[in-house]
Amino acid sequence: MTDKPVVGIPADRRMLGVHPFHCIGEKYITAVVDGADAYAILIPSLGDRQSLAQTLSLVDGLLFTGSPSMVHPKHYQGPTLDEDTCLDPHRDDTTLPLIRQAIALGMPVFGICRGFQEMNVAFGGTLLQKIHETPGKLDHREDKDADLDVQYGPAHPVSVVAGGLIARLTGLSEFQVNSIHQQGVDRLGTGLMAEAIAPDGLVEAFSVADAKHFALATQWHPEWKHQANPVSVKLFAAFGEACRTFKRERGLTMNPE
Ligand SMILES: N[C@@H](CCC(=O)NCCCC(=O)O)C(=O)O
Repeated sequence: MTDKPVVGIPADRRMLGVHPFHCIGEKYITAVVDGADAYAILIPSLGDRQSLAQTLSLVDGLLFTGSPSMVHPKHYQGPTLDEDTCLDPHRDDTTLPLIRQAIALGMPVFGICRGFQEMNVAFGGTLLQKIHETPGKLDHREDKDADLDVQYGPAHPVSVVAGGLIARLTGLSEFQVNSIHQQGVDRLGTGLMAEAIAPDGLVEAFSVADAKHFALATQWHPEWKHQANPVSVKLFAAFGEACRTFKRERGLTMNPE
């Protein structure tokens, strides 16, 4: 199929040596191409220097990736982070308005890890900044010295919320997920519905309750070796199908027969 839906992936802005680059992890790109059967394009994180409306006119869906950077606490009235915290204000200034505008358009959206966190903030939610220092919570960070297959391997179960999108797509009530994050949902944003919960009560996935099409975010990483994980296969397939539907519906609206 040459006329695949186009999925935009906003980039991280990172310094490589003395120069700033806009970059995306390859595993997200291949999950869009192979898992969603879509055409992936990078969206530079230039904030309002490029029209977000024009950006949205170029894509049929959006994927918000993980990143070592944290959402700036000013966006959720959170406490100041440690001085050495990795931030990416350029990404924040691009993704937060993009999320809101995309959902308002009915565009399919899939958020992963940092993307999950920025979707929560975009809808007025707040974040726990150091889950591992929060009483009653597990340590959700990865062992950075372990092999990647261990870091992105099963870390804890999640309980699936009955009647939600993940329950409908998978037919499961519980499954194992990986865990590579220090921050997480404190208060869920307005209009967001919990989809999966960790043993310590942390929200690990949510959907946008009144979204016209697929609008899901997971704290875990379904893109990791997605074709070997039955849950990931279903999530990316559903995302891709929603992008195809959105593309078709938008085409009909713009070119009524
Ligand atoms: N920085 C946030 C989000 C963590 C996250 O996205 N981790 C994945 C980074 C690498 C990858 O893309 O797989 C936090 O620490 O909570």
